[in-house]
Amino acid sequence: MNARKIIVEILDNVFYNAAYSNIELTKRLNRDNVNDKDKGLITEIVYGTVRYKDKIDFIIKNFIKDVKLVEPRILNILRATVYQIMFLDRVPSYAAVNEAVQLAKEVSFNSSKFVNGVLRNILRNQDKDFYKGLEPRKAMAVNYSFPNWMVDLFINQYGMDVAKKIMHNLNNTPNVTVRVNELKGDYDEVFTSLEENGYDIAEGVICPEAIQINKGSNVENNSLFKDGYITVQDESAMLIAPNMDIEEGMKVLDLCSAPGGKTTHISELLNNTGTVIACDIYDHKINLIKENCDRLGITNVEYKIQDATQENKEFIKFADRVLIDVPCSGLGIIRKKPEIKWTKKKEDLHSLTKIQREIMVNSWEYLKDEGIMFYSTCTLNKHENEDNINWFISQHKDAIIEKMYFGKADNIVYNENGTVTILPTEAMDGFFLAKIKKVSR
Ligand SMILES: C[S@@+](CC[C@H](N)C(=O)[O-])C[C@H]1O[C@@H](n2cnc3c(N)ncnc32)[C@H](O)[C@@H]1O
Repeated sequence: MNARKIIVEILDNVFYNAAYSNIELTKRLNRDNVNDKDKGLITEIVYGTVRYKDKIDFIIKNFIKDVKLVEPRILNILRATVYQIMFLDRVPSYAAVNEAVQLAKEVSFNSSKFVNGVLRNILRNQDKDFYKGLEPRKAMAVNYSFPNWMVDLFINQYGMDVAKKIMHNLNNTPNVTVRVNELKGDYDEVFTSLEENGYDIAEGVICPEAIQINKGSNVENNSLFKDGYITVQDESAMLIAPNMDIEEGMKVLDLCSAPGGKTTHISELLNNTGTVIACDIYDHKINLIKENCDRLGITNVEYKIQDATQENKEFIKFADRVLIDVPCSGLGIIRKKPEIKWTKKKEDLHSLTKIQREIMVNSWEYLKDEGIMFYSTCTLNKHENEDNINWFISQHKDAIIEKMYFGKADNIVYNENGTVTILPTEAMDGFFLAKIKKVSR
């Protein structure tokens, strides 16, 4: 199928049917038998268009009386083409416009005339200053293409300079990083095998088990992945398991486990000893954890469908370690899931904080004395991070925050209360980590 048609169909699903761009891309690129060159182009245009939707719409609005009256499919044809005109050097603008007009013809002849008119007008005015006269925060929101409330949140919580850096880096194209499974292979051997398989790779920036894939085909189709030598995981997420002070034979509870990235890392560090109970609220997601464990040769995991906000009496004082990688607003992983910009609403934040606190309170009961609860999120919203931990510590006299140290790096923030925030970079997602020890008082 024509690459531009696939792009527009994916955008229709992401913008109008609440689909996730990464899942939709994987589904379509595998189903439609797309060649490697087109795979790259489709991925770039889909992510770019989702990432810059508001900026693109702002430009389009200069040339159309009322965007709301434009047929949804036609609007996405325009968005994907404006992305190519404004952001992509590798596609000649006239070729992108011609493709758009052909696609619009499938909707109607009038639509194709409309698309042709609008796009040629945009081409003639490419160098216009579209943001002239805009109030500075609004200009920033349009320019970085973030909703106003997220811009305000970043500025209020981090200050102007860091907020700009955060938004800039969240607009980066994400890299792929893999974690070597030491149960099956040695780091150097896996590194060499990936190179022999034609991948352009480098060592991770911070984690010793990480390998960055700079260039190469989808690593999940490679036998090293299929045979369980590697797991795709961001380096920020790789920091968690090694900092839980895991010792062989321990009992570990992972209360928000799916798809199992951190569960499997914990099992690898346990060397398949002890027990990890991997819980998640969704039945279908438990299967994802199982698939990953089977692929990686992990044998010490038990699975449980469970809502972590509800207390489970069976678990009281059961665990040496509890991991709560709680559901969160996901503002740190916008590089990988750009639609979060448009789907997440400010109103969602309050209810998330409530759920996170309920999960913390329950998991504390499941911990043995001297045990460690590890709290993590992939968001940068301080209410879900530092504020939650401060609240928890104020309520629990037997809880102390243990400091962590990952070396000195511009994007690693050691917070005053002992927690750590990882700011997003070209190589890492935004993340938050807190290590809390249960002491007898
Ligand atoms: C951030 S993801 C976890 C990622 C996982 N730890 C990993 O490393 O692959 C959060 C998970 O929490 C699950 N979840 C959401 N609400 C939950 C609840 N009330 N109880 C248990 N799990 C929940 C979601 O289904 C999701 O899989």
